Amino acid sequence: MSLKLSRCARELFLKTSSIKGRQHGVHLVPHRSSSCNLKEAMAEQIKIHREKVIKFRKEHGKTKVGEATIGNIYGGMRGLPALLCETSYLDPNEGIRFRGHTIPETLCELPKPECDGGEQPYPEGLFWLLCTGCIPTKEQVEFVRDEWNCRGKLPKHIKTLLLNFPKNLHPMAQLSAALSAMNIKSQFSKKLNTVKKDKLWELMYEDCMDLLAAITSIAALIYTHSFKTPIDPKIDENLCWTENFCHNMGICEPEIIDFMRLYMILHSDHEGGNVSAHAVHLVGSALSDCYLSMSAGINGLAGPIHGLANQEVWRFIQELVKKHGKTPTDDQVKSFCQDALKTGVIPGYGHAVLRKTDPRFTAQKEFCEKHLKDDPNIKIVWQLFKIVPPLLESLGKVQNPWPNVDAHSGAILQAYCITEMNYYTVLFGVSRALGTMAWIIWARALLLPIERPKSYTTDKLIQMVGSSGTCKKK
Ligand SMILES: CC(=O)SCCNC(=O)CCNC(=O)[C@H](O)C(C)(C)COP(=O)(O)OP(=O)(O)OC[C@H]1O[C@@H](n2cnc3c(N)ncnc32)[C@H](O)[C@@H]1OP(=O)(O)O
Ligand SMILES: O=C([O-])CC(=O)C(=O)O
Repeated sequence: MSLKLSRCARELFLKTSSIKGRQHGVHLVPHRSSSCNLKEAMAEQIKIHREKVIKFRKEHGKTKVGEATIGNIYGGMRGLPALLCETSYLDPNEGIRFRGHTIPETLCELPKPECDGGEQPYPEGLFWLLCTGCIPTKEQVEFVRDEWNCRGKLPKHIKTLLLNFPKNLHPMAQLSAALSAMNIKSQFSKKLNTVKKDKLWELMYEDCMDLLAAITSIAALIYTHSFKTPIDPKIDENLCWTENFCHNMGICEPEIIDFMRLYMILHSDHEGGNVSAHAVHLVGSALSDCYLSMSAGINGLAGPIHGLANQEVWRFIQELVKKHGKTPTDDQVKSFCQDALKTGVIPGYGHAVLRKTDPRFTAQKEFCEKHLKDDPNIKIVWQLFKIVPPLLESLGKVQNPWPNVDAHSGAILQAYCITEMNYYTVLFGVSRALGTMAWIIWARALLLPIERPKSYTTDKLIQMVGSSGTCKKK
């Protein structure tokens, strides 16, 4: 969805926010805090940004940025400019920018491990960027790591809950339930009516930091309980968030941990309108705490045409290999895809907003070109990349025939011996918590109200449009 500001709105926007123009969209140059404490750095940003928003809304509260059509209403609000999200912006051709930074820029600019040969940046640094708009220093990344390490102990009842689930309960259902049950910890819901509205974000910040600290241990326990022998999650304060997560899953190889850092960054945020982010934001707007809101987001992410598509992609590749072997010919791949199209979609292809190859797909491909280029499943992913787009284009109805983020990840996880495909979307969910938690803190900081768009019945719309085809005012 591309938000077109009217000329004067854009000029004002440019004047009120010190802006550096970029090829697509705009890139704010934020105030850079010297504090290593994330909450203090956010408090500085929030003060500045609140003033900007108040001024902007006062001067342009009635400026139009688009119009709702009957097509928007029936079409899943596709293209309707209706939401605010400060943490990231999605350009249909360029892909996501995290606080103005493209994927390649983000991967290049964020602090990386200095030892163990790690090439991928710390997700802790991405969280700092999403929360503050600034690339963090090494010390600021360490602050986030230390905070998460000291907050990460799982409550006993969460372990009991997870260990009592049937092993075949889908891991996404387990994650959603465990997050909801974490709400016993929420300071936000306990103290909601005791603090001034403009301080609510501080309670939300504390809860979100606790959630992010615990979600990796929850996800690791889901993995070991469902598929291995349960490991009681432990936090080693000398390790980073991703290392602790992987170790608790029983994974210690540095190359896999490095890929996990990349995975956690790539899946974190995709502006505000995708199902999972929007669900978190919507539920949060009713002043539900972050645990209940994140649980709602996880339920949305578990849908097969949203986050679960990565599981579906792996199922698709497995069926292809079962039918045509490990090295299918291009003709075999094509006819397999044509058959699949008779009854469903090709998972991992298409997008509601993107119109080019997803840069998150490209980042994973580049990682594989370096580390996994001879893996037979990775080769099939690349073969599909060659064959599927023209096939989808030939249908004449698919808006975007190119691969999305989900087209690649399953084959990489398989190569790294994480073979349980039902688990894949849990990894996505852990990553998505980074973006949605950053935004839910900001949503409370900006005092955003309860979300409540207007709905209509078809008869009411017919009456409003009238015989002339133009909307009559009631
Ligand atoms: C993290 C993420 O959520 S990324 C997306 C992950 N999902 C997938 O990979 C599942 C496969 N892709 C899809 O189902 C779709 O492309 C979506 C859900 C992602 C986007 O949906 P839309 O915005 O409605 O796509 P679009 O406007 O292009 O759809 C037009 C038509 O093309 C079809 N189409 C779109 N993508 C595909 C595909 N990959 N394979 C076959 N047909 C497709 C749609 O089903 C629709 O058909 P219809 O008119 O007969 O109902
Ligand atoms: O933006 C979307 O609608 C889906 C998506 O790619 C994501 O949420 O990562």
